[in-house]
Amino acid sequence: MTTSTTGSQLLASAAGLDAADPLAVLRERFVPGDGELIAYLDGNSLGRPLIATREHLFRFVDDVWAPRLIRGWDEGWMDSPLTLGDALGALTLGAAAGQTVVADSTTVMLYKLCRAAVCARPGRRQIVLDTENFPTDRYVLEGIAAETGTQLVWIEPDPLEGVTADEVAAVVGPDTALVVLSHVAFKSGFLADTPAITRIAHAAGALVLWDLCHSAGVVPVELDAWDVDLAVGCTYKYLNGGPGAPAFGYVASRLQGELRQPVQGWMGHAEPFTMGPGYAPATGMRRFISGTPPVVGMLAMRDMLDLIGEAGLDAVRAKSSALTAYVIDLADELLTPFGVEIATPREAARRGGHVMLTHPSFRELIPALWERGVIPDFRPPQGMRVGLSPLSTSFGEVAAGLALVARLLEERGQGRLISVR
Ligand SMILES: Cc1ncc(COP(=O)(O)O)c(C=O)c1O
Ligand SMILES: Nc1ccccc1C(=O)C[C@H](N)C(=O)O
Repeated sequence: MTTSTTGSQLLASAAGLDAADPLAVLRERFVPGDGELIAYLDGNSLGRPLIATREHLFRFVDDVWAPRLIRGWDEGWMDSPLTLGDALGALTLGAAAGQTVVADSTTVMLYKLCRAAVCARPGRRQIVLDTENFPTDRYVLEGIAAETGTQLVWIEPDPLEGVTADEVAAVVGPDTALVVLSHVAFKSGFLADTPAITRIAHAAGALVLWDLCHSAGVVPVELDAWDVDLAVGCTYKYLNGGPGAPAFGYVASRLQGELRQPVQGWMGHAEPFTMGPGYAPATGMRRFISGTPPVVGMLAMRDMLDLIGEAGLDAVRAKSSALTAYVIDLADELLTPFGVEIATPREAARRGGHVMLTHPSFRELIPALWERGVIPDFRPPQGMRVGLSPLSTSFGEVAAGLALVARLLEERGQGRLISVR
């Protein structure tokens, strides 16, 4: 099979799309990949580092850590979970100050906030969740259910889509303590109707927690306007915090006083340095901190927040939608003839920043792509997830990446071995 005329035209259109892209110039702010990298299609798992971050990390050692030593804690480090949380909240989450904190991993923050929420709704014995959510969300809630004697109520959404408002309305009721869902589904990329689902959960008297891992920094979020109770997310994807960068947590101001999180460490105490006999939670978001802030882990995301601020989140979303549309168009032309299916909503307003393609051979094909410098990721059972980071991904990269997928599928179809370079 050879590439159709339309397929060739689509591939060739990448240069024009890049030339017309108002954000293209910002790609120069990122540290280039090694010479072998052709297409990085996994920024929704780990974002690429900024040149500013290289300098920032280096300067931190010489200008801050070495000279200031322990005095640094009084000179901003102690407050960094809250100051960075406020910046992140204002720029990407639609959250007014005093409701966002940067700490822990997503898993730990999720545990703390969900456990606090379930305990804040005594007498309600159910947690609503869905079978397509990220494993850590499902596992953490299994644990909380066992600890608290709560029952899990599973929604089974269409895996090509995601959880709908009707599906939530059908299961919430007077026994629901908490609803936990992802804003953007980690596999299908489906974008949930967060305001409608939040209203439905509230009408039943339940609290809602939104996992924003796949939306923070790429899909505009309005936590305050949508009346969201709780949210968590990671910062190493579109926020480029770097491998293992800490998570963020959001708790609406109106709930902070009534929630009591379970990991009662000294850093969430009202007076940590009094070192007194018993735990007394701090007021405000500080009570959701447990231990020492990961100061070094918070440096890189500040650079990315600056860049998102410079670009504007709406422009980031616009390019993200154009990139995902381009992937879908290319897949239609180049990959569906080989039996590849598109497992992401086709309407841009109903998807986030990545596209899921499925094919029985992707498990074996993706290592061969990686060896040739094209890096998407594999998600079982047969998904190739194409992640697009609007500030660092070009249309040309996408074209080169998907052209190689088509070529390897063709070679496979001809019974030729997928040879390693
Ligand atoms: C939706 C979602 N939740 C949670 C996580 C992960 O949590 P953690 O940062 O604790 O590994 C991820 C990705 O790793 C994710 O995609
Ligand atoms: N943190 C990681 C560490 C290692 C490998 C992948 C991840 C991811 O983030 C995966 C991502 N959350 C996903 O949606 O699949």
